[in-house]
Amino acid sequence: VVSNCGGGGGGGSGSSGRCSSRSSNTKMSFKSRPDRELEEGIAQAKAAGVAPEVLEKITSARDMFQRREEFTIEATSDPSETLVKIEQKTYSHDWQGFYDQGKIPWVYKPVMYSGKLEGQFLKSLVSIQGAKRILEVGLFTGYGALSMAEALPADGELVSLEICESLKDLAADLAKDSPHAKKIRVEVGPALETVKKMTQAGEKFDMIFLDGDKKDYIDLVKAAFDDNLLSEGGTLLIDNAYVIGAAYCPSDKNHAMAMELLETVRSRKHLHRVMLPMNDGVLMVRRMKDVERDAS
Ligand SMILES: C[S@@+](CC[C@H](N)C(=O)[O-])C[C@H]1O[C@@H](n2cnc3c(N)ncnc32)[C@H](O)[C@@H]1O
Repeated sequence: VVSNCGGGGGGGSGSSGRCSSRSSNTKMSFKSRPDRELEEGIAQAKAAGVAPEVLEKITSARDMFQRREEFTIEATSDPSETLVKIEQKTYSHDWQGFYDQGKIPWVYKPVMYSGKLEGQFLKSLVSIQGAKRILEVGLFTGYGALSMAEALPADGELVSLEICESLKDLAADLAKDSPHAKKIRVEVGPALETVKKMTQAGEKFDMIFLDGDKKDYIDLVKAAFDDNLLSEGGTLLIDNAYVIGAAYCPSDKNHAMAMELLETVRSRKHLHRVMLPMNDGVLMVRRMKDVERDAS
């Protein structure tokens, strides 16, 4: 059954106070499509004067969703001091000023950074993978890059591809107090062009994290698995695989794009995939032979 995926207005984050306690150290403004839909439903139910017990039930459901998210973040290991600083600066930075100076193509939003849950997930995965070389597409303020670099060995390297020169400088400044910052190298330019040069040069990465322009994703998946930019045994992570909810909302204008991305992976039968419902969806892809072993 296809649910109503319309709506989408902002919606406040207010709550009845029963089950809510925003920590200051969480990614605050990411609102999923179901969250926003529920907020709208509550507003409409109030306006329509529904029975108090009905309003109480749906408000309670909204609060539980919020509390579950907060609990998930609180239960996760705290990020390093430098990551906390990057998070704070990501929120306090004058993005409008950056845009006015022509340093970024539009007014970037702080919620573009990966945040505590995804950052610690990435860090943990780098350690499980035993990765030595990581490719990130999309640096922004460097939160994801430093999260991953913290789990790299001293001679490991994370290469981050970023189209805006100004962000290379900003991220370097924000990460400078961390001893792990030296493991991060930023390549400025359109990611597809840099990746083309990398595949031609036979470069390999143990982990690839796609978090840049969504339009590039299909070509980047092909580069990873058809051109073997991803090492044997490596892991590809695709952020925003829900494409802001479009993947599970068939009426969304970006639904076809989200499905085409999934199909690019799904049609390659030698690939194993797990869709993680974290933030805007993280699709984890590995070669089947690295996941499923022989029985004999
Ligand atoms: C969602 S943010 C990345 C967040 C970051 N990975 C993190 O974990 O905090 C996306 C970034 O991709 C960059 N970007 C957009 N298009 C790009 C392209 N074609 N090539 C390289 N970088 C690009 C943007 O400038 C932006 O900084």
